[in-house]
Amino acid sequence: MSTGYVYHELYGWHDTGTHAGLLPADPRRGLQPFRHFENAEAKRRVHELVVATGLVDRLTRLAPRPATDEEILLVHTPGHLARLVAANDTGGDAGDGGSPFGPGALDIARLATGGVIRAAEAVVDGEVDNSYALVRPPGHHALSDVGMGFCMLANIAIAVSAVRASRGVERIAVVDIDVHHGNGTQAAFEDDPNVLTVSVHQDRVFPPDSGFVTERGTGAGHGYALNLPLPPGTGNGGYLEAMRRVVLPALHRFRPDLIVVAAGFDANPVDPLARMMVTAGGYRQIGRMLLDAAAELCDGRIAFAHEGGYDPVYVPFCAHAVIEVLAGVEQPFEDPFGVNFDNQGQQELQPHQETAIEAAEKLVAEIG
Ligand SMILES: O=C(CCC1CCCC1)NO
Ligand SMILES: [Zn+2]
Repeated sequence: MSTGYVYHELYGWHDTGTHAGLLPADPRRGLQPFRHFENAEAKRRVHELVVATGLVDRLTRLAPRPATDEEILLVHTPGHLARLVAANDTGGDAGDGGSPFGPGALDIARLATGGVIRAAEAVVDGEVDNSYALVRPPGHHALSDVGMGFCMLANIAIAVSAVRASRGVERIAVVDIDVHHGNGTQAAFEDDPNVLTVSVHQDRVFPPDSGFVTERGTGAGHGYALNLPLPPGTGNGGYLEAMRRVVLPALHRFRPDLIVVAAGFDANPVDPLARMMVTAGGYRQIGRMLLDAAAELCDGRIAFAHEGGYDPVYVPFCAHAVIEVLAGVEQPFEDPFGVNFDNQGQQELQPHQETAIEAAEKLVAEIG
């Protein structure tokens, strides 16, 4: 099993500052400076754990390249790109006021997008069996004409569009396991029946007005967007049931030529930006299920792109667990927090979670 791995030190240099844009330090409001949640720590520490455990030696390093204007414009408007170009010398914000960036951030964002393109291309070309792009900044919230939710460019939507254009890949499924709704990816392919977007997320945590089970896609794309908003507190039991009863059946009905995973790890029990309880062991099982689906449906072609996940201590163990699955590691590295997190109360499936799962499960049959 060969697993491509994308990482670049410049991803750690993306400067999101100390006030997250929306809440600058202001003694009059009692606001002290605080490091933006989307800082380098959690992602840099994923890489460091991958190196420290020796897992990196089982991976095939793929060097990222900057996404071109042409690739970016497959998804984004010229105006969005122009705004980012204009702010690249001074720094600015991706668009929603809460996604600040420093000088040169567009160069790093291009490298993140290009890293996901590289990871997807390498899988489609058979250079590797599967891949993991540990990139920053993230991308799944970025819309065609505006960035948001810490995202400047729609990494996955651009990569999907790029491999369709350059390699003629017909049907692509994007499974978003980030705890926040993959609104940007969904919007990019809203009316396209050849791209299935499936998002499993905490109900209305972000964006607060999207990710409802009633969002199904539009026009010819109706039925090819699937959303499963789960209640706060959902843990391994609820997520694995969601995988078994919604995500995997949807993939089997859609029969993709390639699976792309928006791999956010902010559904972990100690993440500052959500309230779920998925552990490294839970993520390992999710990764296993997705890899097995790829083996059954599309000769194992699956590419993961890192999205959110902000706890610098625990996210590394969650991402490491998934990368181990991709690399076919038989003896997984032990999660030192598992003894606590795996046994927290209500880790097993709860009735109100089952209700949410049933609502999405009913819609799977409509995938043509
Ligand atoms: O991890 C993220 C970013 C979520 C935050 C964006 C503003 C408040 C919550 N999206 O996947
Ligand atoms: Zn997230």
